[in-house]
Amino acid sequence: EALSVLEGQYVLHQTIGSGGFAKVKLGTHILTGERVAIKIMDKHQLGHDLPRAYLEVRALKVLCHQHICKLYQVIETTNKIILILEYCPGGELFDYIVSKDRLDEEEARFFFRQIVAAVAYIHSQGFAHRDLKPENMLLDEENRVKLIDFGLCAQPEGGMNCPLETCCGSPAYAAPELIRGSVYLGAEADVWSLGVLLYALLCGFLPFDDDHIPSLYQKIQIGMYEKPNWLSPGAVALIDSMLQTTPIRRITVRQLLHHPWLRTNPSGFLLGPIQYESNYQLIVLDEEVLEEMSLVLSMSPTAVKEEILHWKYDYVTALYFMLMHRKIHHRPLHLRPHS
Ligand SMILES: COc1cccc(Nc2ncc(-c3ccc(C(=O)NCC(=O)Nc4ccccc4)cc3)c(OCC3CCNCC3)n2)c1
Repeated sequence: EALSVLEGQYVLHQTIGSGGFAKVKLGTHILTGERVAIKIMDKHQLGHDLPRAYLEVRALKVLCHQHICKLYQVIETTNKIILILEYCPGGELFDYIVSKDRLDEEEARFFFRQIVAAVAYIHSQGFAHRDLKPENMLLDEENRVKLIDFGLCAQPEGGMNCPLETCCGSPAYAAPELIRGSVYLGAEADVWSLGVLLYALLCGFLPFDDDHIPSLYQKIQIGMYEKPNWLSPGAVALIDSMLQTTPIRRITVRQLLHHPWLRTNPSGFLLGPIQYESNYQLIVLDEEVLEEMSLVLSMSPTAVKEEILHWKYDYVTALYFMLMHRKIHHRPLHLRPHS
């Protein structure tokens, strides 16, 4: 019956991703015509990992940020958990880097500032990401970064002694302490992954790489990596401060917000520190969107406002966020059949 609820509100198109326990399909929201990503998880396949899926939904409801892929709606039935998520037409940052071989410092800084803002926000909400890599960074229609946590493998079922490559794709972004399986702080491990990511943006290849996993682990523990001559001294200093094998010597995300390399603009001026607060307004609702919704739902604006503020992540929440998304991207709101 999940699909029937789905079919009433969304049209399902091709699969755009599948990993572990989830399959992601491209979808269209019938009422607005907006594109969405529909993540379908099978409860039986999840098995004892089912609680992790509920944790992810709880996390996503809290994580409302301009650089995190937005959750619009949750549809749960006996066998399925279905997430209706923001669709990013630009695809993966990974493919963007590959298409350009490597990015110059200005473009790398443009993306990296957004990624640091998203990670600082996630940490400020009490979460750690644990799987930061370019495959989990998508681009919207204005080439802005949207962070996702696609793998559902933040805490693989076997704790950390499950070999990473079986559940987490490539461990190339994993911190030494995480690989060692010793107790680690998610925030510190995220900073290491950000260092690997910045290196990949600026170089087009990984700092630690080896087809033989144990050799890769060895290289990560040692923490030595090539510094190509095109890297500026500022970039090398920043990467060095993130790729410290001893977690306590590693730069923190809060220090990253003020780092000089991240605040330099092309003409050498100092940019402001990175703003990581969310732009989302969940208390004061957008009047224009409310107006549109009261017409479409044929409810009074007050009744619509009441309904929205319960944030039930049902079709009302979805409609509000999708009309907001339309407004942010300067597309007309009107849903009414052209009068
Ligand atoms: C145009 O060509 C293309 C080509 C490729 C993609 C697109 N677009 C496109 N838009 C949206 C998605 C998507 C969004 C969210 C989630 C998700 O799982 N959220 C949950 C989530 O983010 N939790 C969370 C976040 C932060 C902290 C804690 C928890 C899953 C998928 C997508 O997926 C496709 C996959 C394919 C494999 N690599 C990863 C993306 N693809 C477009």
